[in-house]
Amino acid sequence: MAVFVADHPLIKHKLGLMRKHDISTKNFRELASEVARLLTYEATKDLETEKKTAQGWAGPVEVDVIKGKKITVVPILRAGLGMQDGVLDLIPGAKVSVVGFYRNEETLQPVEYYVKLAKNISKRMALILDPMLATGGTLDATIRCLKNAGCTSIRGLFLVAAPEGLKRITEAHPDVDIYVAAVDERLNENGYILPGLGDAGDKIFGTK
Ligand SMILES: O=P(O)(O)OC[C@H]1O[C@H](OP(=O)(O)OP(=O)(O)O)[C@H](O)[C@@H]1O
Ligand SMILES: O=c1cc[nH]c(=O)[nH]1
Ligand SMILES: [Mg+2]
Repeated sequence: MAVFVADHPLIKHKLGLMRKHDISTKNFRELASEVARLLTYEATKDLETEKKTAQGWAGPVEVDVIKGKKITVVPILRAGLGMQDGVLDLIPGAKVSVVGFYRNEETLQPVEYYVKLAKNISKRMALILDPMLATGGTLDATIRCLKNAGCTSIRGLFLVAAPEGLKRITEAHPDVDIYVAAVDERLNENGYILPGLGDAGDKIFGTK
């Protein structure tokens, strides 16, 4: 598994703004989408292209087109929806596969409540979206769900990850690539990332 930690100044700056304790729902939502857009740029850098001939204004012209697997974007409900618009800005034709998990607050185990995957998922590259990778339980369950459906090409985009969660996913799924804006220090006793962003779902949906 490759872990790509973004070092682009725009990503760092925007993530810094998201860490402020008094950020508004509007600003948090906008920044989540903007950082997701920038992470998408990084996560698609190695997509293969092939040459095709197009009819240009002055006659035939050779152009590059993306080759290979089509993409399905996989937002993990709820918080992953906050990244979806930014990703679809760059990949507007992607199908969306929605996966719903919430984390039991006491056991920290993921509880599945919704799955609706794109057709022919075995022929697609899956781009999982979730702002937070904490213990890794939710991501592990999502990856297993995609693999059970036949998906063989999986990448994940996250705003903040904890070292504990990254280690768990690296060991369990060496075939999955992770793109993250920042790797923070650790988890607290309630499984929240420090310094982190707090509860990303609540901040995106304004439920706190
Ligand atoms: O790595 P883990 O320890 O599994 O934790 C991460 C998960 O927790 C949060 O979701 P939450 O359960 O708060 O649901 P929400 O998106 O509905 O707020 C977050 O968005 C991840 O999905
Ligand atoms: O820090 C965390 C951990 C899990 N879920 C969140 O929203 N934030
Ligand atoms: Mg939440």
